[in-house]
Amino acid sequence: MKIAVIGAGAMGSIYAALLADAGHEVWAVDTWGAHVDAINAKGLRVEGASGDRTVTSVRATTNIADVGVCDLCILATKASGVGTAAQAAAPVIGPDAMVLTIQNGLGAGERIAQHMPTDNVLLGVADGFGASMKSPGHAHHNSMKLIRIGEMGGGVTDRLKRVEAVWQEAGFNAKAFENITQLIWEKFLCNVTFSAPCTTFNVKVGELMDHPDQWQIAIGAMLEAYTIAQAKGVPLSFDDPVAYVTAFGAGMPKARPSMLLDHMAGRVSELDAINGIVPIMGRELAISTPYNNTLTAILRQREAAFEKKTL
Ligand SMILES: NC(=O)C1=CN([C@@H]2O[C@H](COP(=O)(O)OP(=O)(O)OC[C@H]3O[C@@H](n4cnc5c(N)ncnc54)[C@H](OP(=O)(O)O)[C@@H]3O)[C@@H](O)[C@H]2O)C=CC1
Ligand SMILES: CC(C)(CO)C(=O)C(=O)O
Repeated sequence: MKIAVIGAGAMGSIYAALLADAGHEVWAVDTWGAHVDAINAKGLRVEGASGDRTVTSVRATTNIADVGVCDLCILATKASGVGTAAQAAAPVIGPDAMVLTIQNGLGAGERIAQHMPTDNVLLGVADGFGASMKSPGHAHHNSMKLIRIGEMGGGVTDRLKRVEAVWQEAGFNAKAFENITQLIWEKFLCNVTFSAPCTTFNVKVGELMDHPDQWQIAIGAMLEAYTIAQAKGVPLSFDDPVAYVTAFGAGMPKARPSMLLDHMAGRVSELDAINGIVPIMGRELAISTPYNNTLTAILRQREAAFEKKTL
């Protein structure tokens, strides 16, 4: 299969290396020139839970026009980059090609829909990777729990099973699900609980949970999102959302959410797709969201300062 990974950062590099190692023709497309040059010069090194491999068969480019038509196009940018990536990807998406987009937060499918038809789009959720870039051409990941994928419109189709098999054969614990929207929302509730609260207070997941005032704010933010999920009729696999996010957080006490890592590095985060989207949905449904309004306002102000520094 010919595969393009658009956004070959921390997660995209893992996808590209393992899929290429399984024998697929893989192109890594990224805006980071030094990373692309390093992959082409020395191969793509991925180290951590999947072992330590340097894959020399991945071809990398900053110019998507180099790639040609593909069978599978994986969008692995941050949430804010998905629309631009989908727009750029149009020339590589063959007539029977599938597009798989894997981001945290809500709205990836809608962002893609602004640029192309979505009848061949699959949505994914990545859980438990703890991935980061060590240097150009070199990614690391602490774990490798699960990749969940599903049709945007729901249902288990033959093409979804084919894509699931491609990931499984490459060594991922990948699973196709009938209702990916439910899983995206379940991960979203965890992200709302930990992302902005840990970033605001500059604490790890376990530290947030151990601090009664901070944890009460995190739970307050999550319950606003949960109320919205109920109003929208999103099915969830649990009745007790507090127990659900508590069990999730208890499994990763030492983790720093990627939003906090972005802020530590002076980078704009995925705030708009996580805590920042809660007030927007709340306004549409007349549900008040004071916790997320406050957390989002604080972090937006910090991000405006990062943006000024890079101008
Ligand atoms: N890291 C992790 O452990 C996990 C991440 N996720 C989710 O996966 C997604 C990706 O995260 P992650 O890999 O960490 O992010 P990274 O920032 O490491 O990687 C994204 C890459 O995409 C590049 N990019 C942005 N726009 C384009 C474009 N139009 N064309 C080509 N390349 C582009 C970025 O370049 P530049 O920096 O120049 O913009 C960057 O190199 C996020 O939604 C994240 O929340 C989910 C689970 C775990
Ligand atoms: C740890 C968690 C759940 C926090 O939102 C995460 O997925 C992230 O790092 O963004």
